[in-house]
Amino acid sequence: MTLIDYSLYLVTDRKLLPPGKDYFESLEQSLRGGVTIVQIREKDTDTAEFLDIALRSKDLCDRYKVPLIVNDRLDIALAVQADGLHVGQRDMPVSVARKLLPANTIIGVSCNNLQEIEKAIQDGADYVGIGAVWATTTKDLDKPVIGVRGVGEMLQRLDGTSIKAVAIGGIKSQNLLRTLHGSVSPNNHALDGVAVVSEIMGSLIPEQAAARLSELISSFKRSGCIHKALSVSSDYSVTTVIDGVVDLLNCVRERSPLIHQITNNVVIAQSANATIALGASPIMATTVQEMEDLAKIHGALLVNIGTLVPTAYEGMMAAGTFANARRKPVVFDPVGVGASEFRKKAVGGLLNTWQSSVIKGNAAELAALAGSNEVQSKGVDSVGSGFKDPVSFVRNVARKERKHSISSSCCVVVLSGKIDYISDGTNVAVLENGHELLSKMTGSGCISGSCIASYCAAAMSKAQMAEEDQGKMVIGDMFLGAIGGILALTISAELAAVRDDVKGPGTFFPALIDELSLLSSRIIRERARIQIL
Ligand SMILES: Cc1ncc(COP(=O)(O)OP(=O)(O)O)c(N)n1
Ligand SMILES: Cc1nc(C(=O)O)sc1CCOP(=O)(O)O
Repeated sequence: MTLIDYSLYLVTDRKLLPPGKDYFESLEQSLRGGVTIVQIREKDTDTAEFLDIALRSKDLCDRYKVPLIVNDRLDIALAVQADGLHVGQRDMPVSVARKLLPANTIIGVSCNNLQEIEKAIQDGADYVGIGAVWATTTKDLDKPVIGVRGVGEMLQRLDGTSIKAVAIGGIKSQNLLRTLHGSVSPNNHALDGVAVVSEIMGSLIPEQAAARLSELISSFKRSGCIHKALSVSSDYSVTTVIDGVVDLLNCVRERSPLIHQITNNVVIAQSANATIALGASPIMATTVQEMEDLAKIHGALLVNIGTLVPTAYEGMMAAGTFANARRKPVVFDPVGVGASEFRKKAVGGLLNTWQSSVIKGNAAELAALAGSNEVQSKGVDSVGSGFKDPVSFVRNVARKERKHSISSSCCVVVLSGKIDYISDGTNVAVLENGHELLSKMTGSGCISGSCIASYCAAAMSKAQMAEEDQGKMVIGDMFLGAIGGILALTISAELAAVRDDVKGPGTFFPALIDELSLLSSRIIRERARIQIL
């Protein structure tokens, strides 16, 4: 049997053609743009017309050596000698279709949950169409949107089988990389392709639309992300890390990246002031309508759910999605995630929608995220003495998060506390700077998110895009960015705390802002207390 390339799977829908656009012209242009497999999907067409369209489409696809699949209608598939048939859960069962179709006919089936995947395996499907991965307006969905983490669970069930998998539903060039990176099983089982309807069929220039998608898929494959899932550099030493952080300090000052922050009401002004003091530039915008424009110009996004309300949630969803589409760092602070079911659900939704570059939390927050009972929360704070083995814990959470993404640059996890632990899943940095007064003011943790975002923006801006980086979600060293942000805050806190004008928490904050603005390479080199494990 010839090998089928499922990379860019066009599913047709003539209703979506722009006014005046001819269907066959659109199909040919899509084929020229790089579509690798085509499904003819005619929901309301008479048999005679469907047959005619399928015959002519088959001719066209044959000329481009691209396989043609027929949606739902086995009779049409037989009549045009299609390469395959796609069936839904309420159509003819795969096992029956298999008996009726010639040997070697490809049979695909739609799946929305693990039971349907199980059945597809039993029935001997060649591929599954997993959807809807995102919301879509192309079809009325009668089953839940799955999200990339849901797709990952289904791919896990396909481990060890030869069944191929494509995701479908709401896939656009904007979320394509996120879809490919995020849809991965813990064993690194990735999608074989993506199925797209409106992005190509609705385009006036389908050749360009298909080529854009095809290029992103190729760059994802070229970047070798699939094979590098857990391999991160372990060439860090204390010296290289400090040199790197000093470089980032200077870069923040020189380039003053715009840091878009959707943060909580308690700390908006403090976070903005800290960002300015570091040398970056804050924008504290929350309205969904401006998220796309901001993602074009910001250097990094910070999302902090401290005082979450539904309108802000909408903004967070959109901001992260657009930041991912622009490959900007996303720093996520799941404040108080263990405190309520509402927060847990919200965090699940956000993480299923976009990819964080850095997740920062205190012990209770990360315990809740990792499903551990070792540390309990009291509102937004942790109770007790923390983890017995924080180094292993943070490394494991980073590994677990990385398993939700194929990207070799995601995801760094910061466990904040008296001692801060930062891991990329391989390396762990242990940082012992800081001062007790930080815990006597509100929002020092939230401010550290602003510092991390500023340094991650610098890390991204310094990175040179190499050929193999083009398929990554974000480029630049996010591990260094996270370390740099934490060191900037904690070292400045040490200096602020011992100033003569500081009498307690009230006078500490203004002094902290001063020290953030005065921080120098020399101070970092002299004061950083860091181990790399
Ligand atoms: C590749 C792929 N995946 C899923 C579907 C959806 O098929 P189905 O469930 O039969 O729904 P309709 O397409 O018939 O509306 C698909 N067509 N292709
Ligand atoms: C045909 C189809 N099937 C889906 C499923 O979930 O099974 S979603 C879908 C439509 C996908 O269209 P677009 O790429 O325009 O979002």
